[in-house]
Amino acid sequence: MSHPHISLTRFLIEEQRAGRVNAELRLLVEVVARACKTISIAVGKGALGGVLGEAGTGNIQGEAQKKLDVIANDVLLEANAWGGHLAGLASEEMDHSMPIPDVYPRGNYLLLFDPLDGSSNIDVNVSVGTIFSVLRCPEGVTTPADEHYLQPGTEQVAAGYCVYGPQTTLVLTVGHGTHAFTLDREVGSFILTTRGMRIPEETKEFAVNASNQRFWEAPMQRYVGDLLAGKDGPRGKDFNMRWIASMVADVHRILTRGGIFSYPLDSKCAPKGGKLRLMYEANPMSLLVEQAGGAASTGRQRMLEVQPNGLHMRVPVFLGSKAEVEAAVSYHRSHDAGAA
Ligand SMILES: O=P(O)(O)OC[C@H]1O[C@](O)(COP(=O)(O)O)[C@@H](O)[C@@H]1O
Ligand SMILES: [Mg+2]
Ligand SMILES: [Mg+2]
Repeated sequence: MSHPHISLTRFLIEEQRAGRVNAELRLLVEVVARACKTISIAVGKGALGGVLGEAGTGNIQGEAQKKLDVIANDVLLEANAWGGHLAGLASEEMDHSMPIPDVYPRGNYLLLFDPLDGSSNIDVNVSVGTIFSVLRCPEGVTTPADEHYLQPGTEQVAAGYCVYGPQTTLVLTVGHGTHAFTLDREVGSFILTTRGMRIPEETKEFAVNASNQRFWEAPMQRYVGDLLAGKDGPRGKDFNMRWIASMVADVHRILTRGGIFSYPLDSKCAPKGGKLRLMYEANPMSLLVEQAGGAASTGRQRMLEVQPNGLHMRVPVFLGSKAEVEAAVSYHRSHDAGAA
């Protein structure tokens, strides 16, 4: 094995010794990681475990829930309810946040999660994942409600995702870099495989659902038009495209080798403010990307400075290689300034 055997537990203890996390946050991250292991096993079973297909229920997003959306949500609820590190939690699959019942030991953190990201790929054996974000519970609040979660992404004390693909990989930040841990299925523990992921500033790879092109705003049309024009166009270089339609998998590729991921505003999702959700998709991914030297924006504002106005608020998303995100933003800025 090429990597020194640093388990997630040992890594977090070292972070605690260095004063970068406290014991409570360390144990919270461990609980979430353990839940991801359980979800990874369920995902891995697929049809054999009867976990594919529709659950027959819907969520506040107006989406039909998949069985694995519900299973993953239940695993995270169960694992975190009695963990003792939380004051409350919120999920893509639950209308409102849930304060930890006072029969359980309570903690000082708020956990938000997308229990199963990439739901449209579950039944076709393509990578899916879990995304999470951790905030502090405001001082003096013992029974947190939805409004206590409405903190900008800069307030996150930890963020991560776990991608369930050929490998199960947990990617984590506690505010000091972004690090990847691969699940050693024989041992059953996450092992540090990349310390300090870095996203190249420049890239030749973009990810967008191009089937939405006719619904995009003018600056987005021009931005992608110039990417597709390649080296003979204003960008002077050829670009390649990828779209897995699982945000976790697309972002993992970008954290690994660079690129830009975007889910822009389009006339279909504009009434909702966008497609992807700020609190448990865009914000955690943006913190991971920024901690790896990348950038994240709505196209018009740094993502982590967006003031949330609801638990399930949606936003346009541009994230990845710094220079490329800045390029995408500049198309929107010059358009808004009437210069283009
Ligand atoms: O179906 P589209 O338009 O390609 O959208 C794909 C996007 O939607 C998502 O699946 C939304 O997340 P959920 O699966 O958690 O609802 C993202 O993972 C992905 O980036
Ligand atoms: Mg999602
Ligand atoms: Mg989801």
